[in-house]
Amino acid sequence: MTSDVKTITITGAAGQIGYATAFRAAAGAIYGANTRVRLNLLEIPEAAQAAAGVAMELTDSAFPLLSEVNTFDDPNTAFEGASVGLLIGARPRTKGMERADLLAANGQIFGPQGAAINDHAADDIRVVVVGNPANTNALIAAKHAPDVPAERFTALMRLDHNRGLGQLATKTGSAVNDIEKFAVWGNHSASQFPDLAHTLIGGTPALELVSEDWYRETFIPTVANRGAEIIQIRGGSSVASAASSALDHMRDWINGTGERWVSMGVPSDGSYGVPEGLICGFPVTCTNGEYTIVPDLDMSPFACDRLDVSVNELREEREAVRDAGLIS
Ligand SMILES: NC(=O)C1=CN([C@@H]2O[C@H](COP(=O)(O)OP(=O)(O)OC[C@H]3O[C@@H](n4cnc5c(N)ncnc54)[C@H](O)[C@@H]3O)[C@@H](O)[C@H]2O)C=CC1
Ligand SMILES: O=C([O-])CC(=O)C(=O)O
Repeated sequence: MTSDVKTITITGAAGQIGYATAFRAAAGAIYGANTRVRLNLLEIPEAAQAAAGVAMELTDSAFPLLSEVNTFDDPNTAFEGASVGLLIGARPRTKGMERADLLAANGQIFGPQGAAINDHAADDIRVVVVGNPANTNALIAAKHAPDVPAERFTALMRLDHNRGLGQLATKTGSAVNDIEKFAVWGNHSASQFPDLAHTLIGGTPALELVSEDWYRETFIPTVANRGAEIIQIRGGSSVASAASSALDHMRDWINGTGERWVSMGVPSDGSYGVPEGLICGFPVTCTNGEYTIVPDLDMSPFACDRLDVSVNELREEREAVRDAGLIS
């Protein structure tokens, strides 16, 4: 057991994904079995009482690794000393709301949270944004944290990645662990590009095991629209799978992936022609607490076209939040 206690701040902690995330984070899903954690739960004042109830349940679970749990309705205190920020709380889209309205409403949340992270978080802060539109919310938060390296702000693409693994394993009758080099590029939206061009299953190229037609006409739209499909079938948006993926994202970033690829929404360094700074899904590997975009992949004209569509959407989102004065 290390003597260090790591602080994990969860926003929207009384919401559905926050609730599902908190208990696994308390059980060691991010740092592992040798690190004690402090959970800081941030909610809006209207949900403060519900957050207090979540904190009571966490205490009642007697997690050996949980050193303390605190609730807050002010981001400045919630992010004090935080090494991990799970930014889940967001304004959901309501009837009649345009995408631009959603971006503007969420800018009011992620700007102040970015500023609070800038002023109060620990030097090793790492942030994953789950609240939608996740990529652009992460960009807004990063822009309000000029003293934190921009690469510490990331967006959740791991749910899309895990959805792709699940579909491919089911289709080919293989184990998820036998699948390597799968990636989801672009935005966490229906424009995303789940890419099988480099994927191996038990060492065999995936595209020798499934048809090009299934890949293009079934796999890509199924993965890209899975969120909407879950809403339709389950009667509510993905919760436990989103929580599980957010924890996967942070665990792998901190503890490393070896040679295994995972998908993360990270600020582009210009790789693959994605404009610098846009927070875009890429295949990455993680070592020593840092991720690296997988370099030098061959991109077919089909892959370039798919990536362009999603990157253009990210660009438009960035313009929309610029026009709304949320970033400069
Ligand atoms: N990136 C991804 O893969 C996925 C993202 N999502 C997104 O995750 C977000 C959360 O989803 P759910 O937990 O199901 O929603 P929810 O509505 O159950 O919970 C959201 C919680 O956030 C809180 N909240 C709102 N503003 C806040 C603020 N400024 N500070 C702290 N807390 C705040 C609300 O009070 C609420 O308790 C949504 O934006 C959803 O669209 C959902 C699934 C997958
Ligand atoms: O689509 C939604 O509203 C929730 C989401 O991001 C997902 O499930 O991928």
